[in-house]
Amino acid sequence: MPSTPDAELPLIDIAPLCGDRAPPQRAQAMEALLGALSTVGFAVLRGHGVAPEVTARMRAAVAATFAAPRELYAGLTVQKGNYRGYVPLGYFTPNSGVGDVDYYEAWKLHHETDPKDPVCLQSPLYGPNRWPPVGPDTATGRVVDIRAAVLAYWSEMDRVNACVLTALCEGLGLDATMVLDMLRQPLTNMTLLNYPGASPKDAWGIHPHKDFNFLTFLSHDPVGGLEVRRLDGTWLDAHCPPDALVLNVGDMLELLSGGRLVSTPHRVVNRSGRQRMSFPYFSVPRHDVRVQPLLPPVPGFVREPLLAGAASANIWTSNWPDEKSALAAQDLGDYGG
Ligand SMILES: O=C(O)CCC(=O)C(=O)O
Ligand SMILES: [Fe+2]
Repeated sequence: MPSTPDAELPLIDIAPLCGDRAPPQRAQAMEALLGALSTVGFAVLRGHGVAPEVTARMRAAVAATFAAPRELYAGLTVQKGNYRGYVPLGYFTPNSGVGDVDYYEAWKLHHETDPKDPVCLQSPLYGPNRWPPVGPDTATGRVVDIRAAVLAYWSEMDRVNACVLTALCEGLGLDATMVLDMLRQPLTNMTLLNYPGASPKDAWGIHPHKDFNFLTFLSHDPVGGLEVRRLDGTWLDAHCPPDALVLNVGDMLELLSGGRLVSTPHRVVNRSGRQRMSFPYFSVPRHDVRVQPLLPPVPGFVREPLLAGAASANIWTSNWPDEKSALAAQDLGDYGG
């Protein structure tokens, strides 16, 4: 039965879920995770084991990306059919044509794949990333290796994603090996995001939306601004300690779980007057995975199965304002304010 989310996002220590051993606290952590993700659809995770240096290097890489002169990014803007590269401020508008642009700029990255990998012949969504061509930091002269920092953080997110997904499968009585296999050669992606401090008053950083993936992991930005919709339609500040990760369920995992795990609308409003940077990681299955309920759907949950590749390809084109989305749930601007 749906319950009203708490005033704060549930804080869960996942250390017992990340080790090899099965300590007695494992069942407790698993229950807490399942409880949070089947009600509010969000949780704040401690004990994830990501070294602070890895996150710090990642933050520095994001900062370097958005400190660089934008002329460097000329010709590297994302294109329909190649959703990798720079997304200028205000680039996307709601598909309906109604509503203001989002007040963010971004660099979009996908699962880094060698062009010689046979999967590239199976689906055009695979290939190498375009990386921000950023030189030495002008103030310190130090070279920030953005690619290395991102890939190190990414592999840590892959690890945490696998731990959390395994625990959720155990809790739901699903075959974790089978579900993890869906993430071999995944369409997992990340966005490096910059919300300028001088945003127009009450402008969306990112308009209300649901994520369209399995799980999203987000390192917290101390300036705040992420808000989660409660069942009564009011919005809750996603408070998060600096060393923790915000976790939420996306539509694909909601579908796989037959509606037991909940994909919840969220939005960003940068009211801080300061620059806000974030870098969500979105786990998405391999292109040929058919996502469908693995359990009998909960009453009232009716959703068509989908193919991960086709659904992702739809995002790669439908975010452009002159396109319509083939999947209503992926339309930009669908979740009001
Ligand atoms: O920047 C954030 O805190 C959230 C971003 C987000 O919701 C998204 O990119 O889907
Ligand atoms: Fe999101």
